[in-house]
Amino acid sequence: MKIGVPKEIKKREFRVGMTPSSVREAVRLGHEVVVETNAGAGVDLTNDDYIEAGATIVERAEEAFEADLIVKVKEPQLPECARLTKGQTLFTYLHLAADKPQAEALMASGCTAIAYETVTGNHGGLPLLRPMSEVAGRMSVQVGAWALEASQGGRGVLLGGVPGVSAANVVILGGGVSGFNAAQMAVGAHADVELFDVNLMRLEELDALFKNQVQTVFSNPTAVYEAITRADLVIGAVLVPGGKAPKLVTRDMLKDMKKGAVLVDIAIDQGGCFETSKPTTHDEPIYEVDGVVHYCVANMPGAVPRTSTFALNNVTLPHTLSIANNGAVEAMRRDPHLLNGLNVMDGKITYEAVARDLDLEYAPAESFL
Ligand SMILES: NC(=O)C1=CN([C@@H]2O[C@H](COP(=O)(O)OP(=O)(O)OC[C@H]3O[C@@H](n4cnc5c(N)ncnc54)[C@H](O)[C@@H]3O)[C@@H](O)[C@H]2O)C=CC1
Ligand SMILES: CC(=O)C(=O)O
Ligand SMILES: [Mg+2]
Repeated sequence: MKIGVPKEIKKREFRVGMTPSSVREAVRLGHEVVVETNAGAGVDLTNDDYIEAGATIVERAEEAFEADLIVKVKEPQLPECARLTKGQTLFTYLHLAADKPQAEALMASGCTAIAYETVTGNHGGLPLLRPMSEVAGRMSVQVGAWALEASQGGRGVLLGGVPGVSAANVVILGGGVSGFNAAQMAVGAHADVELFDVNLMRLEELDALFKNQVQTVFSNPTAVYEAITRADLVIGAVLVPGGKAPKLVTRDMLKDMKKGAVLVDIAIDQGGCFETSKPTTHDEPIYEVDGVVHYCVANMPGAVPRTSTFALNNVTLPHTLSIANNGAVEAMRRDPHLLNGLNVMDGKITYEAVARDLDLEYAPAESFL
């Protein structure tokens, strides 16, 4: 099969869909890989590295998009969607529930689109989302600390305080992968940390892991309201797989928060869990509403692209190879976890939560096998 690896075009996105070692594996199995020139330049992977691994370098994105299987990182931007056609498979993050224009463009293309973020795993969870949630969770505390600086419009508090002055209060909404990683970093910074979830079993695990370093709290609207009014930094890390994020903090609540408090909305790629969130970029990551600083970058791991590219390839490569070896339909027939990644096929939305949240017709993924 011919595999195409375009250069990412989203603002300040330096990750690349396949590393040279991933390319080498695909070539060893008899596949042809075309890589757009300088696709890996942002992570110091040169054209020569790819050529040495067996890839062909192409000058234009269109040529990488002519392949049978396109392997990317970020959701396709509209000009990229326009390049896709029936018979092609796209394997990347999609986050469709928050992006109707993209969903409609992928439907119109006729392509088969498999979303990293809904592929499941033998041990539960979302293994192709996991490494990027680890990165974003860890980053959320460092960007939150930066946004709390007075020069960014923040409250001017240091996460850990100093002897004689209290630490900052950090509230983390969602105790899954990103929330857990955020809590690890916040505890490491000596902040005062509260971690919310609606899954009691998960709260029990977190309580056992963190012991008295973190307060675990069952998430309900009253508890969340009370917590955010005390908080210096609130990190939104909730997820309903495939679906739109629930809005846990309304605009009305902001007036009761501390002036200069910071909201970091990791869940922005699924629409965000704060009513006042809107996607931002690494160029202009923050804005203020009612005295509260918002950080809503939808591709946080793009800021640490080397860590992120390698972490992502570790988990995507087995599926990339299975699709290349078997064709997308047979690969999904063999692996129900990969089938769970199918979001669009033959012009239909095949993931129920996406169809529901975008009010589009739903056709079960199984019906395409
Ligand atoms: N902005 C960015 O660059 C990135 C964003 N993400 C996004 O971060 C979000 C979280 O991802 P993960 O941590 O991997 O998800 P996860 O599934 O591991 O954890 C989500 C947690 O939220 C909890 N939850 C659901 N509803 C809740 C509610 N109402 N109150 C409190 N907790 C609730 C769930 O029980 C679960 O424990 C996703 O939207 C993901 O796409 C991930 C990586 C990068
Ligand atoms: C998960 C995601 O959206 C990202 O890594 O950019
Ligand atoms: Mg406390």
